[in-house]
Amino acid sequence: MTKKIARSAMRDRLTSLDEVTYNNYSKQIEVQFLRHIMDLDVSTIGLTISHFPEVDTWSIIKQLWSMGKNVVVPKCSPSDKSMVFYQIQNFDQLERVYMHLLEPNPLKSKAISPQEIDILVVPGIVYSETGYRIGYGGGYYDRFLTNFSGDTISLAFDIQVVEFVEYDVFDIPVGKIITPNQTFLCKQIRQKDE
Ligand SMILES: Nc1nc2c(c(=O)[nH]1)N(C=O)[C@@H](CNc1ccc(C(=O)N[C@@H](CCC(=O)O)C(=O)O)cc1)CN2
Ligand SMILES: Nc1ncnc2c1ncn2[C@@H]1O[C@H](COP(=O)(O)OP(=O)(O)OP(=O)(O)O)[C@@H](O)[C@H]1O
Repeated sequence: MTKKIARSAMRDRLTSLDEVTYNNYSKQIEVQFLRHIMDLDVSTIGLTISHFPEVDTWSIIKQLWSMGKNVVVPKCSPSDKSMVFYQIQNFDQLERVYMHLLEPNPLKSKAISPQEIDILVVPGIVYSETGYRIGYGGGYYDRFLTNFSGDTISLAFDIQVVEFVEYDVFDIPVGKIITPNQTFLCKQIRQKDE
């Protein structure tokens, strides 16, 4: 199955999640993720602003603020497919730029460098247990990850983690995946597979 087909098939499955299930699963992921953040003692966390049916990050971000963490979110540059992360302290610093995506308004927020991000939550639609990922198709994260040396983690519903994901030479797998039911230590799974 090509990336495109896998992406659109999973999107269909996800959009059919009912609201109660979506909210319950998102909450379970949030609890696991925040526990993980507390264990790691990190200060700056990169996330995206979710849009249904992506795992809800709005509530996670509010919790991170209340824990005193720095929250940074990406602004995309479609011309060269690059991203710059900006620190936000509230949701009023966001603006709708294209499609349904919300981005930080650079006039209202401060840009930070990739080196300042301790842990990056990488969005995606389909994942393998080894951490390979099919995203929106922009290649934004694939490019960003080539210059990123911090920890990476993805938040996903269980159905998003599948047996096999087609990947290319430029794909960089994530370190961990948290689902409502389990945490995949992708790095270790990859080493075991080798
Ligand atoms: N919630 C959320 N935010 C996110 C992502 C995500 O997966 N989820 N991204 C994850 O990467 C980045 C945005 N990724 C994107 C990937 C593809 C296109 C896209 O298909 N664009 C159209 C037209 C864009 C334009 O108007 O120029 C295209 O390329 O045809 C847009 C954004 C950053 N923000
Ligand atoms: N490191 C890179 N340098 C240059 N081009 C890249 C790089 N990574 C990916 N691309 C290009 O970006 C496009 C999208 O890649 P792909 O389909 O893997 O996106 P994706 O993983 O779904 O998106 P994202 O990384 O934004 O979540 C492809 O055409 C690919 O050639």
